[in-house]
Amino acid sequence: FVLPAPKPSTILRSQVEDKVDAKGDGTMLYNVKGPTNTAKSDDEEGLPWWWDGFWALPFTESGKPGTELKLGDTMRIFKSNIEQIYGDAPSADGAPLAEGDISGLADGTLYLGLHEYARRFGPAYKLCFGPKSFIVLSDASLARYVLATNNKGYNKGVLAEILEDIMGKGLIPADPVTWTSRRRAIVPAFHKRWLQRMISMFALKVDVLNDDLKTTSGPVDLEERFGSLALDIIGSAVFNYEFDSTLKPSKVVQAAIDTLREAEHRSMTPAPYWKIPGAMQLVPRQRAFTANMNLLNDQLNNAIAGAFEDRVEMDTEDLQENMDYETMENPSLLRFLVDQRGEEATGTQLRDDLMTMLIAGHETTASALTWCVFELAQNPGLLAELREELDKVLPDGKAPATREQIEALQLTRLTVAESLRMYPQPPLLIRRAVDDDSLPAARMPDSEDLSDDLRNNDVEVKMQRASDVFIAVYSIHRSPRYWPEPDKFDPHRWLKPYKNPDEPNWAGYDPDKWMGSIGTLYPTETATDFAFMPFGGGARKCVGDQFAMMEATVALAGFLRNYDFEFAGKTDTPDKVGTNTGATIHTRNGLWMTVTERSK
Ligand code: HEM
Repeated sequence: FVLPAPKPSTILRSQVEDKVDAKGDGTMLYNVKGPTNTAKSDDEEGLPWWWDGFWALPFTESGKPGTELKLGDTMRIFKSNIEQIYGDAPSADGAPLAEGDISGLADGTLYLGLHEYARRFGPAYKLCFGPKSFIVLSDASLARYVLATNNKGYNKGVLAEILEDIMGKGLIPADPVTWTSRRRAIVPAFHKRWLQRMISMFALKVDVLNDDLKTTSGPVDLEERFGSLALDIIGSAVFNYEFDSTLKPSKVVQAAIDTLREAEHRSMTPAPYWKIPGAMQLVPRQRAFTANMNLLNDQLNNAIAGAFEDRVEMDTEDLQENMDYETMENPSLLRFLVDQRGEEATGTQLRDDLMTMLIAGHETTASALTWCVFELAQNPGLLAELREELDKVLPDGKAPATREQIEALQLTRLTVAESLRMYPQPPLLIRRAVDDDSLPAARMPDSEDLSDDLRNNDVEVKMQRASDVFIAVYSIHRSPRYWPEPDKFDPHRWLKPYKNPDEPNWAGYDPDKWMGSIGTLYPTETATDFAFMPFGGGARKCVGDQFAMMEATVALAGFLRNYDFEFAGKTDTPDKVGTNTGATIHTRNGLWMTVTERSK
């Protein structure tokens, strides 16, 4: 898949010095500053005769600032892209145009292609698929700006469109009004005493997996096993449902897994063909998707109806402080959301909330575990060090079951964090500008990979209304601008502060900003000034970050403490594992390993 090459005269808006009607016939010429200061370009040369007339038609008009986005806003972006690429006009957004092979789009490794582009086109560049474009940000200060500083200026864009059939008005795709009220209701449900009860549930489920592993012989696909564990845990936490997928296959489990796959398929499909009338009935995978959704919705609706029957309304603080979570039969998020006074969610809204959390909290954690084990199998020194920590904190060999134990397992937590740095889940975040916006200037690094006209020039992007944005988390997490030896799996990096004098816009990493602060189990996006943002940042930051860190720590500790493992079967060497993505980075061929009880 080859993108159109940018014309030699493609120029950045910041390079335009003035615009002159040199021939006196209305054709504007641009004088351009830059390394050679020679480029000149004719406006709209090469465009068809009807071009201007078409853009005078009312439906192509863009919306007024502050109003909702409309078709005309998207069309205006197409217009400026076409004029830039085929008409030699200066870039309306000022972002260098990326060009070249991006085969990763088709084979499921788009994030690797974007990483390569970041080396060649810098911290903010434009990726075009025909007239459709994405502004790709691979810079911590720009990520901070879009996610946190000006988070109101960006919505979930394409992602919301893709996910709305599955998650409805759940937190991830929700419109701003629904999001505000549901976020306010959901965040308190993840309180300290509930999380403590969840830790003991994690430990029980991890012990079930560990016991089952004892009885298996021959290579096991650990990615699949961690996926089952995470599904069992999230089902229990969200709506007190026992998927029991660690032990047996079932229709509901398969439906949950297939629904997740469909979400991934949709996020990787350039055109939403499922919206074409009849597609949901005619395309076999869409028919299967509807059947899966019906099955899952039945389970969720039954649980919701049951929770409403047993409803005991209470104030939020009462629910957080006076319930006996240790002995409660149903300590699920659903129970909390139904009982919470003042938050009158409908059954449909609750279904959307539960489905969103089921999907958001399943494969993300499973993938984090998979890549931990993948890296540790190649790093015996680090594994030995981890086991020293585990033997000290867990002398009886059981999975950790208290918050204190999790806190004491610092290297184990940092190993999970390092896995999320090298394999962020998801590897890119998606946004759309709701109005015109100017991004802060970002520094072009002094890199030999960049072309001469880009090197050492600041890039200033003028975001147009409706511009689609990728925040290339994978590229930022693996950038040598922020992390020494970025491709090395090294959890110890999180113990020392780091600052790069060549990066004045980046505050650096300060461990004191998270270590020892109450309730924080991992190096946060604020401690790293957005060079590491495993759970996003700003208003839309993950609500399940502490839950996920605890879950992954318990599972990793329980596994490493008890099992030896090595590459085997289909993936008997690390290079056969491969990577693939949808919503998360997963393996291409599974993570097949022989797993034996740990030699004492
Ligand atoms: C290792 C595991 C996890 C990772 C890496 C992860 C990562 C993320 C990221 C990066 C975002 C921000 C998305 C964006 O800005 O577009 C997010 C949002 C979210 N996550 Fe997680 N997540 C994990 C586990 C969980 C769990 C366990 C739950 C629920 C129990 C959960 C629920 C959510 C929800 C509801 C949102 C949307 C928040 C909002 O928009 O207000 N996540 N997650």
